[in-house]
Amino acid sequence: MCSIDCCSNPRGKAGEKLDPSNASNRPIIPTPNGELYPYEVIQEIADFIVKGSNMRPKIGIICGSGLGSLADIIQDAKVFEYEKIPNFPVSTVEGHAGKLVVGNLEGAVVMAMQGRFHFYEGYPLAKCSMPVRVMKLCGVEYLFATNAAGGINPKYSVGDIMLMHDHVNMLGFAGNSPLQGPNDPRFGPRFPALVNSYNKELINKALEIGKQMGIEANMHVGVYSCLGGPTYETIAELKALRMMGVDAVGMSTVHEVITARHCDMKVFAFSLITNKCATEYSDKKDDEANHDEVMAVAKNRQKACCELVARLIRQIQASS
Ligand SMILES: O=P(O)(O)O[C@H]1O[C@H](CO)[C@@H](O)[C@H]1O
Ligand code: HPA
Repeated sequence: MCSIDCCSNPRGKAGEKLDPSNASNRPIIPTPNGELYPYEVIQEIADFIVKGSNMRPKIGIICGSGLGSLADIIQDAKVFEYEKIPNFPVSTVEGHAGKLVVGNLEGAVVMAMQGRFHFYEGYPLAKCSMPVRVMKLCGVEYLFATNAAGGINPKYSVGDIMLMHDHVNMLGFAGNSPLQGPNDPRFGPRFPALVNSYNKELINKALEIGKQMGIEANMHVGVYSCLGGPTYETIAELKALRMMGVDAVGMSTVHEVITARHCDMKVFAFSLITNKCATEYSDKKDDEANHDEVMAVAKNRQKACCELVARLIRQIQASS
């Protein structure tokens, strides 16, 4: 996608004069995030999904690692494999099937991503969160983003659910944003505010549902932080995150939420705590996070996560 004309540093040995008319002499400069997926391309993808499913979804769900079963409870489903959707990236991570499922859940038309895109897969943030814009142009008003995360808050246990009420955007601290580059006002403003990103009404409803399900002791409201991955964090990093007020850490979600808020979607997000993060030095192998454990815990807790999502959608439907 990078235009050949955007290259400014000729390759070659220092001082060597290269013929700039030869394309291979020009380096590749990445296209800015904001230019990767123009509005028209997103519209084409959205049209493909709406026409292909003959449905207009109201709620978008992003399934976290090992939480793909959130899409399995959708009825009358039309399933699109990512490879078959024009201009869509492919999933490369275990536990992310790479399917888009459109159908009915608790009386609402929903579209669920069984597989999200992560920065560490080599995708720029705008590409990771591009499907959120597709959801918007399909008609989605609510984004439900879920993830598997490491618990940093010492009160959290493996299997707990943390409803996100805020985030610390570590990739943003490093100057990276899905909104970087030219802004298209058809999606949203140049400088979106993020103070009320996580819908309070939905958090309160979810807490109430947690009580009804009898899992209130395993439910928290907290702060998530996204790092670039794919490494899990060092003890020093985890200590620093805790000092910043972070309760759970992962490698996703924040850029999706930023993109959703930019285009004024209502956001509900939660982390399933799949491992406890060590914040003290020790020789215990148990302290090391690993993806197999993440997936196993997610599988064990998928029933509760599905029930929470289904009941919340039922309430949204009842009050609309
Ligand atoms: O955030 P999700 O996609 O749930 O996955 C989490 O689990 C993986 C690490 O085990 C990372 O991709 C991390 O972000
Ligand atoms: O401990 C973790 N760190 C980062 N990402 C994660 N995803 C699941 N667990 C973790």
